[in-house]
Amino acid sequence: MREIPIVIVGLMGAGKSTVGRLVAEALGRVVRDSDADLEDRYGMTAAQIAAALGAEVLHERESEVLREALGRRPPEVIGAAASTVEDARARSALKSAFVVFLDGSPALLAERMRSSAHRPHFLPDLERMLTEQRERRLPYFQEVADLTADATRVPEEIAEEVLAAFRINQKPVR
Ligand SMILES: Nc1ncnc2c1ncn2[C@@H]1O[C@H](COP(=O)(O)OP(=O)(O)OP(=O)(O)O)[C@@H](O)[C@H]1O
Ligand SMILES: O=C(O)C1=C[C@@H](O)[C@@H](O)[C@H](O)C1
Ligand SMILES: [Mg+2]
Repeated sequence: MREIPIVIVGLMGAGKSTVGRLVAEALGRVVRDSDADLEDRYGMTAAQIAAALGAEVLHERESEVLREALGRRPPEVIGAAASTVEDARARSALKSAFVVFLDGSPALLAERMRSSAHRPHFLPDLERMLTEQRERRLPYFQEVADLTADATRVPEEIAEEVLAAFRINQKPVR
């Protein structure tokens, strides 16, 4: 199996952290998650960074922790922040990883987001916000993804699909 990082991308609520944890456990790899990295490095949560310094600074930091994580060896399983596909440097760095795009309907993701309230700034209409984000980011997700997985299934099934696709992955290392 190719020794490259696995990165889970997708909108907020897609299940990146949940699936990333399962995939990492199955492979005996370190699981890395953007939110934990931000807190370790800056001593502030994503919500605190957004409130104190603004969304632009938060997104810059989210891209930076992803790009650093991609360089770590042994390779890890990384849950990227949802914003990172909008950053050209992050998309370029993702060429060196096996990238899974977890995709689901905005209605479902909004429902999941309501159950995990750790996010900094939302429009009051979550579903509309996610619909706009999905429209804007879909070309980026498609550009970076080696696998697009249906986020509506149970996490264990998604993790199995990721592992099977990764095992046969022939992506050239760039
Ligand atoms: N496949 C799934 N089926 C049902 N519930 C799920 C699934 N994946 C995740 N969840 C639940 O949805 C919520 C969001 O999941 P998770 O935190 O993994 O998403 P995320 O993509 O990491 O979100 P964020 O971008 O906000 O970090 C959690 O409550 C989680 O338990
Ligand atoms: O636009 C987004 O998808 C995001 C915005 C910020 O809240 C970030 O903290 C979050 O990771 C993703
Ligand atoms: Mg997460």
